[in-house]
Amino acid sequence: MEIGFLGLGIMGKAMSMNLLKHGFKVTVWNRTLSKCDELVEHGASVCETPAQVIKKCNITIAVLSDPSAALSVVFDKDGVLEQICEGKGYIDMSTVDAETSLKINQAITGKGGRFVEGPVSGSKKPAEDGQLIILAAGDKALFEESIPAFDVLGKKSFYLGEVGNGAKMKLVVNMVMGSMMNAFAEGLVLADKSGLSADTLLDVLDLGAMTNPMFKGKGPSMNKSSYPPAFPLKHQQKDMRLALALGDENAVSMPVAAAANEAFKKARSLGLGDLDFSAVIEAVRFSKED
Ligand SMILES: NC(=O)C1=CN([C@@H]2O[C@H](COP(=O)(O)OP(=O)(O)OC[C@H]3O[C@@H](n4cnc5c(N)ncnc54)[C@H](OP(=O)(O)O)[C@@H]3O)[C@@H](O)[C@H]2O)C=CC1
Ligand SMILES: O=CCCC(=O)O
Repeated sequence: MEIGFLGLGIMGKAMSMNLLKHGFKVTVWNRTLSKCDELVEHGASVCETPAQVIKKCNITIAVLSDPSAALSVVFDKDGVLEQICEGKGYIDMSTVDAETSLKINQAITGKGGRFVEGPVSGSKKPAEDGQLIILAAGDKALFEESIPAFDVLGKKSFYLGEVGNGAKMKLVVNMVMGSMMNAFAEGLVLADKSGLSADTLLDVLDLGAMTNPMFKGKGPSMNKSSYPPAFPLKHQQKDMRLALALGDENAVSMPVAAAANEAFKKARSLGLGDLDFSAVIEAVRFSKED
């Protein structure tokens, strides 16, 4: 099976590498073309534009930073729309809002193509290990045809119905995650500032009802002020912003998420946007020292 792949950031690189390892033929494109080199060393082909990838492959996956990148790759010159046609499938696994997904769906299907949105839960390591959770919606036949690839990329693929539902589910999940990360960061700082061991707090949390892989995985490095980017903070803030907009549309009051969004914005203003989202703890430390 030949798969096109647009976007070789943290997630796209790991996901396309995984497809190659499992015997898929993969043709890649990335805005910064030099990032394709490592994939080419592992057997991928490369194209110079998204349109060329679409022309070559029947199914193309995109993993791009945000709504503006997702739209640009489809609608701009040399973009997806120039070559999409009857029978071709386009799967956007970026985290975007439902409105962006619906716009892309309309444009792709308007030219006879098929569209699935498939944002993923799980970060760099699950992407490397093929352990993502895929939140797909849209063209059911394309979803089913893509299952061999989804089975390599993820441990479970949900089919959620009409386009927009995948985007919404992903935003709800990341809204919960971003809020939890903030409560966790405040707890670690509070333990430390009040004379407790923040490492002992990790052990206590891990033995009780709040144990979870995120606290376990990120806590030790947060206590060492180390934030190698797995999930960049700027993307988590984008997801909080989009989730809050979804809350606005549905008149759902979300004061906890709104406060978490402010903390991520504060962290961005401190220049931490490219670090892992756990670096939000620095915004808590900063405010405690004000
Ligand atoms: N990292 C994670 O843990 C997870 C991330 N996600 C989501 O997946 C998506 C990708 O995340 P991640 O890989 O971490 O992000 P990165 O920032 O590592 O990569 C972003 C990718 O988008 C490309 N890009 C950005 N702007 C444009 C543009 N205007 N036109 C074309 N390409 C563009 C970048 O190209 P270039 O190299 O040229 O900059 C790069 O390939 C995001 O939507 C994120 O929210 C979802 C689950 C987990
Ligand atoms: O969107 C990013 C999600 C990161 C994760 O699920 O660990």
